[in-house]
Amino acid sequence: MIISRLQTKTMGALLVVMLAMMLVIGLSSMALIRDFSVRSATEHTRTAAEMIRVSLTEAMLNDTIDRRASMLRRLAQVNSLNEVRVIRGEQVIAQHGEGLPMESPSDDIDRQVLESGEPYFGLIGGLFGTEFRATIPYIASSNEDINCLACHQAPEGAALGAVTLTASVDHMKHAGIATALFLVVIMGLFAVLSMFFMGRLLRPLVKTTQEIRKAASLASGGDFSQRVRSRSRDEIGQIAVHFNQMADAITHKLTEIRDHVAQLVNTVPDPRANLLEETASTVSGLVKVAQFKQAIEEDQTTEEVFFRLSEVLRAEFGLAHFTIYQVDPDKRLMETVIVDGVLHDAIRWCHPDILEHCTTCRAVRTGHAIDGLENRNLCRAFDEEALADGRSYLCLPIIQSGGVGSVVQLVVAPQNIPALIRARPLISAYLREAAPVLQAKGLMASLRESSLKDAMTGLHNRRFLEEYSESLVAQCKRRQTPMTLMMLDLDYFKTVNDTHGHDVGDEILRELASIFQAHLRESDLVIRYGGEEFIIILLDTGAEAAMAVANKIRLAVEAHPFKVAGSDLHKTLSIGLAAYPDDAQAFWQVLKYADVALYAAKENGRNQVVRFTAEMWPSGGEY
Ligand SMILES: Nc1nc2c(ncn2[C@@H]2O[C@H](COP(=O)(O)OP(=O)(O)OP(=O)(O)O)[C@@H](O)[C@H]2O)c(=O)[nH]1
Repeated sequence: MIISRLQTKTMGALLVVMLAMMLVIGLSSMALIRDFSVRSATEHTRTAAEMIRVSLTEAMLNDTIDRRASMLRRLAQVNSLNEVRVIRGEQVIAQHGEGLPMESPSDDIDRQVLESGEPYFGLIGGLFGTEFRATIPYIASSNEDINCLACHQAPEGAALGAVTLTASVDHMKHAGIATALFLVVIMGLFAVLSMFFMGRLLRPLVKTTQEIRKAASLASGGDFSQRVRSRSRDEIGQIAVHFNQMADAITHKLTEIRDHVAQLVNTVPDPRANLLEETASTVSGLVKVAQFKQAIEEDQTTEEVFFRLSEVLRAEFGLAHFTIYQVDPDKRLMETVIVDGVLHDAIRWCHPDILEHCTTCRAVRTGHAIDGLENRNLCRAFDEEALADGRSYLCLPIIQSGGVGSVVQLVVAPQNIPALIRARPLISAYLREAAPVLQAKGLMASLRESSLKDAMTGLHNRRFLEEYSESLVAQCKRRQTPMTLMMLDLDYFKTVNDTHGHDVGDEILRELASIFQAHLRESDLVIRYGGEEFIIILLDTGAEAAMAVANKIRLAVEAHPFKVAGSDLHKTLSIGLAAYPDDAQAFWQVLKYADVALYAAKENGRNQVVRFTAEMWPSGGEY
């Protein structure tokens, strides 16, 4: 945790500083006291050494030198010394002999002092010793109150002897340790107090930062509900206030955005949901819907739009089972456009009856979404086996021109129901965008179809021929198949109009169109070329086979009783026939030749089929 680290670091640093101070103060106070002890002991032993010298000199003068041992003991007691030992120098030994056993140098320090004439002061046992030793030489001098050289046979400045004194510095040491401990304890108390106050000072910073950290962490996940308590009026309190203001502003704006985008997909936002994630996912969904709309607007046919929609259902929503139906409300029919992602597949999830009677489909009949996710038995047309497998359905109608133009049926297994419920608003948004585009494309298609159709007979018209003639030839070339063109014209049709009126004539033309279609294949094209003149194009058919078809049509017309004013009217038909590529390579030339053949049929007495021959067309003639 970052914050507790900050706290630990600060308090730790303070503790280290305090401990260092305690150590420095403790050690330096001990060193000072030790130094003071040594100085004090030095002075003390110097004084004692001087007193001993004076006492020894007096004893020598008073001739009581023999009692020097007891005198030295008393002096030691008076001066609180542990040991007093006087040692003789070489000159004194040479003059007065070795003296007492204790008066010989006992260690190197004694000898060194006698030799150098320099005093020695030091603690016995090194730095932590509790005894102080001083070995001070007695130097022969004639300049002092008492002239040493008067009695001693020694040169000026020679070390006559030395005195070794040891004094206890234990009490000083204890005093030093006690002082150091006292200072350390005081410092310790100071450290505790400092840390206590530092902790109190840090607490608002730590608490505020902890709360900001928690709020920021929640906010990064989209939860902006956390606020920070303002504990003081200083900068830390201000940070809390500003943070809360920022969180308020973000929450307010995001809620506004979320509500707006929720309106766009017709949903009620869930106040418990993660604000940021919910908004971001809806916005990205809407962006995809907008891209989808742009794409389908540029698509050419309704089929392309449906296929794109199917891709969205599969890729965006992970749906594997669905059907897109197209409805023909005029004929009360509906057909499958896409089934489970496959174009023009057989009906799978509903009873086939709905195709013949579109109102059997509940979505078509009501124009409402049929929610089988909530109530699986809502629609009787849904496949019973699928129901038994636990599958559910959601059928969404697409409203075009005020009616149901298409239906999108989504089929899911029980475990996928919650995901579909969540995805439903966005799927509906896709369908809402698709609806006007489908409507426009459908309208365009029907407009285009009607512009290529003859309104009276429902056959293709001359414009259709003009548009598709080139592609028909290209198709034959590609497949290397022939194509035969027939030109058909009723014989003496004028008399029908003249005798029975134009309406009767129209009716006869309509019936004629039906006779043609009844005797032709789906792939054959019937065109009302103008007036009572028709063209039939037989694809992949040569002239010979076409002659048979033409005669069949001619005989059918001849045999057909047209009902006119309660009685039967019989009419005949003349047909001219020319073939591609045998007669000509260009479509319009073949057509012209068929027209020439028709003329020949009329000339030859009508009610016959005439195949074009080269003789009918003078060489070099224009078509
Ligand atoms: N009722 C009706 N008559 C039409 C239509 N289009 C053309 N006609 C008539 O069809 C007749 C064609 O007559 P003609 O071309 O002179 O020849 P015909 O009487 O059919 O005689 P032949 O073709 O020589 O056998 C004309 O009277 C046109 O008015 C139409 O849409 N409806």
